[in-house]
Amino acid sequence: MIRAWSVADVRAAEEPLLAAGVPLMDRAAFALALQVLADLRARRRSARGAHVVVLAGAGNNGGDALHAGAHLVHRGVAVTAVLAADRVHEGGLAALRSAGGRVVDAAAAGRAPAAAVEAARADVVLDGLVGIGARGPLRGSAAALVTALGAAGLPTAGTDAEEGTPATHAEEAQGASAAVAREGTARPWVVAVDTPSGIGVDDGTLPGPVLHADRTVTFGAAKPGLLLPPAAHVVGEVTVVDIGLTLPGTPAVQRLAPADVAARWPVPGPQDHKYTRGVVGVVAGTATYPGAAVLTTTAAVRTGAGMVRYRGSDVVARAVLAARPEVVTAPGRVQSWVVGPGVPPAADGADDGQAARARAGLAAARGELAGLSRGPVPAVVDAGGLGLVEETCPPWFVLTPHAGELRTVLRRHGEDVHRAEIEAAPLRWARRAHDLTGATILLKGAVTVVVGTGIVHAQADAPAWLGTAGAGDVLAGILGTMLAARAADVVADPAVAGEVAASAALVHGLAAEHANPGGPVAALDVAEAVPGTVARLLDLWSS
Ligand SMILES: NC(=O)C1=CN([C@@H]2O[C@H](COP(=O)(O)OP(=O)(O)OC[C@H]3O[C@@H](n4cnc5c(N)ncnc54)[C@H](OP(=O)(O)O)[C@@H]3O)[C@@H](O)[C@H]2O)[C@@H](O)CC1
Ligand SMILES: Nc1ncnc2c1ncn2[C@@H]1O[C@H](COP(=O)(O)OP(=O)(O)O)[C@@H](O)[C@H]1O
Ligand SMILES: [K+]
Repeated sequence: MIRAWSVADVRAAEEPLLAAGVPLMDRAAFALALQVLADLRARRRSARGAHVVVLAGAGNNGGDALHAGAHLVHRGVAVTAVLAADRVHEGGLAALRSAGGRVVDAAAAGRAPAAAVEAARADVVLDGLVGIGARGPLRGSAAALVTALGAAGLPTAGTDAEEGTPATHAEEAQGASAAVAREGTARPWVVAVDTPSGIGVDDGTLPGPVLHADRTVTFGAAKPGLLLPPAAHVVGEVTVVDIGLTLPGTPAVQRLAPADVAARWPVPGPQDHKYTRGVVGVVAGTATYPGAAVLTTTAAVRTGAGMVRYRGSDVVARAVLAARPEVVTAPGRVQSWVVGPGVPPAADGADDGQAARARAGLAAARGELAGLSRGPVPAVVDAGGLGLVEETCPPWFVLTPHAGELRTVLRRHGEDVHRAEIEAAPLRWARRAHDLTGATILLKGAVTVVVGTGIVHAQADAPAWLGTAGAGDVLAGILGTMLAARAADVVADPAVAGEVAASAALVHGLAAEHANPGGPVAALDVAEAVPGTVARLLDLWSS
């Protein structure tokens, strides 16, 4: 599991140590230098003779980078510090100078392109422009430098949110681009110091230009922005360095690892039978779109449900039974409901009466239909089901929208937001939807964000090949089975719903990878890969 703490928590943990004179920066810089040496050795056999460019901003983040640069000089690395501020960390600069490092001033207007061209030819670029002290989009010389580095061929992300960025920056950038294109050299390995400079450290946003890292060496603990989208896409491999901080018990964001999911998997024992293992009720698909029902029920069966009851229309039930003869269509007890995959919005008349059945399933999950349930049980609400839920939901209802569907949910509650705004700040909008609806929100994407009453989760387990029609129906089935197996826990402690939802996203993502490593997958292939994925998880846990 990777756990990430907020800037405020990290600062609070640093405070007493700094007051006691603990040399946190020395610890951070030394570990950073060791990691860069290891990366250099991995990339070019020897670190000796390599060229590292340190981008140094005004704060302690630049101090870390400069001190690390000094250590690298002592190991035979040629280090150039590019200063992006009039004043930088004095101790760090002095250490680098006395070690024999070169210093280039890029703070003045017009200096960024030449510095960027030099950086683009280095073996490693250390990004120490700004860390947890970042406020808003990167600005001034730091922004100019990142923009010029982008033009010089290094990957960058985010928009230049600064209104009226001087035209000279663009012209300078073009100059840098041409210079590097002539060289045709491989681009440097980019190591971000603590965070890629200029990300929203607590919320994972990309408010302005950011240099895309291949590795982020982060100090004391991971920060939320390293796990949350869209910033999570520019951090590369995250290496957490222990500098001796004592952090609060509860992190701000966490990412489950396979072992975490395996440890809590409900492996059946000798006393178990199909009803103790969990019955999943499904209302999905229509005569026009029966596929969603097949995918959802298949995934639920393949994840190890005790039983799957299909409670939709007869015509869809025939398609479901043809694909999965294990499915039962008779009414009876259910420990979790999956409502909505492939069901059109309520306003659409061509739903074969599925909307009414979906509402019945939701009422049963609330514990309101004595014939269908013996009390409240968890529910997965997907696609068309999102328009059928009541305005407020219990937290054991897990809503599983993608960004476009979340927009519809938010608009129903009076939030006039566009899909692009949700994609730019997924945590913010998933949290808003949770606050407005009361439900646990699983916001799908390349990084899936789960916000409920407990810790926020951000799972990044899936290959991009998973972005294919029907993949969401499969996730709904997997999650339905996982909720049914822990139904009593989920209702008793709603925070468990978020953890189970994140676990389902992990299983879904790994199943997509296992279905065809490195290549395309179809939704049904993903569902079929789930049993093998679960077996691998359990094997990993027991070994
Ligand atoms: N405390 C310690 O001993 C330890 C700290 N550690 C390290 O220190 C880092 C935190 O250091 P920090 O607090 O100095 O903040 P930092 O990230 O360098 O940024 C502040 C500077 O950036 C500037 N700036 C702000 N926003 C900006 C923007 N958008 N665009 C451009 N510039 C911007 C801001 O300028 P100002 O706004 O004040 O004008 C100010 O000069 C942390 O990430 C870790 O690496 C570790 O070594 C462990 C021990
Ligand atoms: N680029 C991507 N990388 C990894 N996973 C992705 C990517 N794009 C989409 N996904 C995943 O694929 C699934 C798509 O679900 P959804 O959009 O509901 O599709 P459908 O409605 O067709 O079933 C989600 O689980 C989502 O997290
Ligand atoms: K940084």
